[in-house]
Amino acid sequence: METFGRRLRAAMDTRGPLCVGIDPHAALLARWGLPDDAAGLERFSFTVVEALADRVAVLKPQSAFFERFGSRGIAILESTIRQSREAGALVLLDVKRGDIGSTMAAYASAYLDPDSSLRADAITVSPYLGVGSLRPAFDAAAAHGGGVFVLALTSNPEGPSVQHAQTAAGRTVAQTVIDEISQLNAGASDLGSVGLVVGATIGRTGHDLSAVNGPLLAPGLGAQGGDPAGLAAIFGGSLRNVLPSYSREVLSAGPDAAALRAAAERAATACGAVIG
Ligand SMILES: O=C(O)c1cc(=O)[nH]c(=O)n1[C@@H]1O[C@H](COP(=O)(O)O)[C@@H](O)[C@H]1O
Repeated sequence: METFGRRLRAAMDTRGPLCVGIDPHAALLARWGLPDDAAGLERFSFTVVEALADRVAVLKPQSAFFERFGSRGIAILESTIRQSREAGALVLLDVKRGDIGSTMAAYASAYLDPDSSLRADAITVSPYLGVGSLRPAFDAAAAHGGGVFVLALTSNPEGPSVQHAQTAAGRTVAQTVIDEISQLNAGASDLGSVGLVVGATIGRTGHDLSAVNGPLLAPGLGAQGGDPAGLAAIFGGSLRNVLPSYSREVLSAGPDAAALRAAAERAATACGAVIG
């Protein structure tokens, strides 16, 4: 079975390294002339999938915007994931889960088990209960060719108060997460299947990403003020493993499919100039 890391590398090589988030904000539904209900959510999500799933490497539905509409929203999330994968995009489901190991196993089964209706290619997780508590997700990912992206240095301004704090060992919390994930990916050929989330807004922080050997999701571009020109300072020699991620910046070009594609193309070109 092909690992997620290898599938992602192949997708980034053939389609270019770009992730587009599917974040159906109420404000975007209004901007697209859609009602703020399940029908609007469905139209929005399917339009994005139809416009982009056959060309971008990764689509990243943000679960919160689907959960907002209860069971109907979850059913639309299931179809969004399925249609995206059928059209050839890898799906990174942004759910930011993290719990004690026994509960984490249930989350892992919900999102990474091939028999689950919510099965995605990869999920986002939070290491706040300790990286070790995420083990069931790493194991499920390995068993099913899936991936896991662990929050390390997030794009929001509140992140550094926790992530830059020093541990008793004299490293920052974020560096501890980075180092533990690096160990998990050690020996993986080309790209490991456990990624990190490192915001495109954080600037130069002095964290060492050189040993990660896994994908580096960079959200925060566009709407949050992150600029592709800033990626080199953040990622240094690891730029080849960076997956830049845009949501509102691209989505606000809709609902016209050609306009969505053009916005994604502009984002890819701007990032490509830095990532190469
Ligand atoms: O895991 C994420 O994707 C994520 C991590 C992070 O540090 N910052 C961040 O903004 N995100 C997500 O990325 C998306 C950013 O959306 P835009 O700001 O509209 O591009 C949202 O769905 C966030 O939840």
